[in-house]
Amino acid sequence: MNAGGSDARTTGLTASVLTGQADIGRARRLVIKVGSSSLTTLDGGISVEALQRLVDDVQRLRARGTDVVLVSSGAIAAGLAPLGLSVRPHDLATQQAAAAVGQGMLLAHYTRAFAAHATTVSQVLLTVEDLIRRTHYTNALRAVEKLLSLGAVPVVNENDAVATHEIRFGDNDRLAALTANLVRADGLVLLSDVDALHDGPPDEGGRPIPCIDDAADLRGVTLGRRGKAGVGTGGMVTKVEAARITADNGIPAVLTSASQAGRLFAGETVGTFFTARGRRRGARSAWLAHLAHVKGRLTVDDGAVAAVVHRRRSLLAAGITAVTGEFEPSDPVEIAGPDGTVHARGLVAFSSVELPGMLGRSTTEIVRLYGEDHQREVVHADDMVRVAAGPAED
Ligand SMILES: Nc1ncnc2c1ncn2[C@@H]1O[C@H](COP(=O)(O)OP(=O)(O)O)[C@@H](O)[C@H]1O
Ligand SMILES: N[C@@H](CCC(=O)OP(=O)(O)O)C(=O)O
Repeated sequence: MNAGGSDARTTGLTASVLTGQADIGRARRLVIKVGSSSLTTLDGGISVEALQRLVDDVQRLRARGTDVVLVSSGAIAAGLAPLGLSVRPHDLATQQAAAAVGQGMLLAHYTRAFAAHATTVSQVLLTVEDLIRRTHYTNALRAVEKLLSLGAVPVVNENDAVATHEIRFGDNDRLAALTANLVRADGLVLLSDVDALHDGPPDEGGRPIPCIDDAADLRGVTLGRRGKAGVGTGGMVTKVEAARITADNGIPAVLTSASQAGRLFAGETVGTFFTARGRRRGARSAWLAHLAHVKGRLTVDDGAVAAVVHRRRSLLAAGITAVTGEFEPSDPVEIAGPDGTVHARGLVAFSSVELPGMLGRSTTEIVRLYGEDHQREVVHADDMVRVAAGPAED
């Protein structure tokens, strides 16, 4: 049988007891994300040596009983040269084309690299929908669990070829954080081309930070958006955001470079550790709570704020006073009080075209005017997360 897999968990720690880098190598289950910058050569193609080194390190970890889900970027970078492109495209259609070409090549590299350890690789391409719609979510989880139990390594990437601007993870750091929630990992490891989070961009003299316990530790830290290689997408901003998503959901994270991965897995204290704080919650609510963009805003009266925030009820049309933005049913929206303070985010059940005619009306009135199929909450309590109150951005 292949090394790793759920059956091999004999020495692993139980969830949420990872308190520092030294514990990472003993985790029961890890999500490991590797960025394009760690897998590419200077001319932008995939570095077979770097990829094989990573696979060798991951394999040593699996052999000691840790389940590993690998989230790997690199599809767009790998697809550039075969399409005659030399720089990362900015338009979505060319990115989709490059990813469609490069994803197959990336998987072929992983298949070969893991074959050296007699280990099977599997491709799991996810969209945002797969992590927020309950039926998709259950499917994705079942598939990954089965693969792990059969000893195959899931290699996850965003399904770039079909993703649109509107609903996209946009970066694999966020995808990795939500995958860690999905598979109930004990930890998230973010591997980049920099050995730790620094208090400013490393090439501008920033110094490494060994541990981030809470948001206060990030005060005064300058996060660059783009690395020097120019092949990654979010720079440090999305990595810190991903670490915050998992830490706020009870899963610690470590950020270091792919070249330090072997030392990290061997129990050495390398990189930056993000201490877990919050309680664990599902990937859907984690996604909603940390969503970068919403499609619109529902302004509600004080009674609706009290119902939604304090009594955790669903939002009904009767309490809504204004609708802004353009959205379809199931799109994410924010819910703001009369003074513009955002109290919650949720998936709305009606479009921005339908909703205005329903505002302030009771459910009985709505059914009389629009029919039985309109007898549903505007945002169901199960599709809503409360957010720390703060002034809304206009
Ligand atoms: N405060 C900081 N600490 C560490 N690295 C930073 C910081 N600000 C910006 N960076 C840059 O972020 C880069 C990593 O981001 P990116 O290129 O998107 O990586 P990846 O491809 O691994 O996702 C590093 O090369 C580093 O130069
Ligand atoms: N899904 C894209 C990667 C997007 C991305 O987040 O890249 P990176 O910042 O290198 O992790 C790809 O495979 O090229």
